[in-house]
Amino acid sequence: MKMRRILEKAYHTLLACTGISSNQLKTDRDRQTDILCGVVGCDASVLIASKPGNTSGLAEKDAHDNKNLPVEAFDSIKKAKALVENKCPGVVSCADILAIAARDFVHLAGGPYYQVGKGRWDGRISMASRVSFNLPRANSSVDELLKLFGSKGLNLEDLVALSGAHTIGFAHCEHFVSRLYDYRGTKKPDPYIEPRFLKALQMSCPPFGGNVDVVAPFDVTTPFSFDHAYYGNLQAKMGLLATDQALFLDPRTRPIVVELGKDKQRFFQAFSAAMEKMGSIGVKRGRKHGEIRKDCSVHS
Ligand code: HEM
Ligand SMILES: [Ca+2]
Repeated sequence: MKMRRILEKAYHTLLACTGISSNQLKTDRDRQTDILCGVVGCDASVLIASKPGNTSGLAEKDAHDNKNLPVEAFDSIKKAKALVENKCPGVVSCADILAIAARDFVHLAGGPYYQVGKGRWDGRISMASRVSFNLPRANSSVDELLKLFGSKGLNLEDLVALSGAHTIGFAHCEHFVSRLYDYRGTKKPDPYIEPRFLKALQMSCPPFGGNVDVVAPFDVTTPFSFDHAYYGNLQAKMGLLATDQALFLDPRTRPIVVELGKDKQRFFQAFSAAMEKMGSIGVKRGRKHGEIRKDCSVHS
C-alpha cells in the first residue's frame, strides 16, 4: 500500500547523509514507536533474526509478544537500508532507519512531521527472553504502565500522548476478548464499553473458537488517519484495550485525555515531544556498545 512512498521518503531523508559527517550525526538526539524501543532501547535489536539451531535462545522478533509484527515492516526497513548502503556504506544504522521510518509512517498517515535526531548505533544483543517484562500488556493497570514508562524516563503526559499512536492500527481479539465476556472474572462484559460498540466487537470476536487472525480497529472513527479522534473515543467508552480505556478512567490521566482530545495541534505537539524522548531511550553510541550493521537482521 503506502509502503513504497514510506520507503521513498525514508530514502530521501537519508540521502542527506552524503552531505553530513557521521560525527555531526552523532551530536543529534531523537524519537520513534512502541515495539521499536520497548526492550533495550532504540537499537534495532528487534530486527535481528534468530539463528537456526541457536542454543543461546531466540532473538527479540521471535518472542511471543512480537509474533504479529508484520513481515512487510521488516521488508521495508531492509529495502531502505539497501538503498542507503548503496550511497553511503557503513554510515547509517538500522536503528536510525527505524526511527525515521516510524516518523515517516506517522506523517504519511496525517500525523506530525518532527525532526529525528540521528547517530544511534545498532545493539549487539537481541534476546526474546527480555521482551515480555519490557512491553506493556493490554490489561496492565495505569499504575503498571506508569511504572514501566517511568523506568524509561517517560512521564504521565508521555504515556497518554504515546498511547495516542492507537489512533491508527488494529489489535487481535486475544488482547481485548476478556473485556467483552468476562471482565475481571465477573462473567459480564466490562461496564466501560459503549453498548453498541460492545455488540460490534462481540460479533467480530466470539468468546471461544474464533478465528485468531481477526482484528478490530483501535480507533473506530478514523482507523487510518493519525488524528486526535482516539481521545474522543475514550471519553465515549470506545477504547479498545483495557489500557486505552483506563487512561480516561484514571483521575491522573483523565485531564490529559480531555485536553489532547480537544485540540489536534496540542496532541501533535505532545506526541512529537514524547517520541523524541522515547527515541533516545537506551541509545547506543560507539563501537564498545554498538555496531553499524550492513544487514539489519544480522549482527556485524
Ligand atoms: C501504553 C501501553 C501500550 C499497550 C498496552 C499497547 C498494546 C498494543 C497491542 C496489544 C497491540 C495489538 C497487537 C496485535 O494484536 O497485533 C498494539 C498495536 C499497536 N500499537 Fe500499541 N501499546 C501501547 C503503547 C503504544 C505506543 C507507545 C505506541 C507508539 C508510539 C503504540 C503503537 C501501536 C501501533 C501503531 C499499533 C498497531 C499495529 C498494527 O495495526 O499492526 N502502542 N499495541
Ligand atoms: Ca484516527
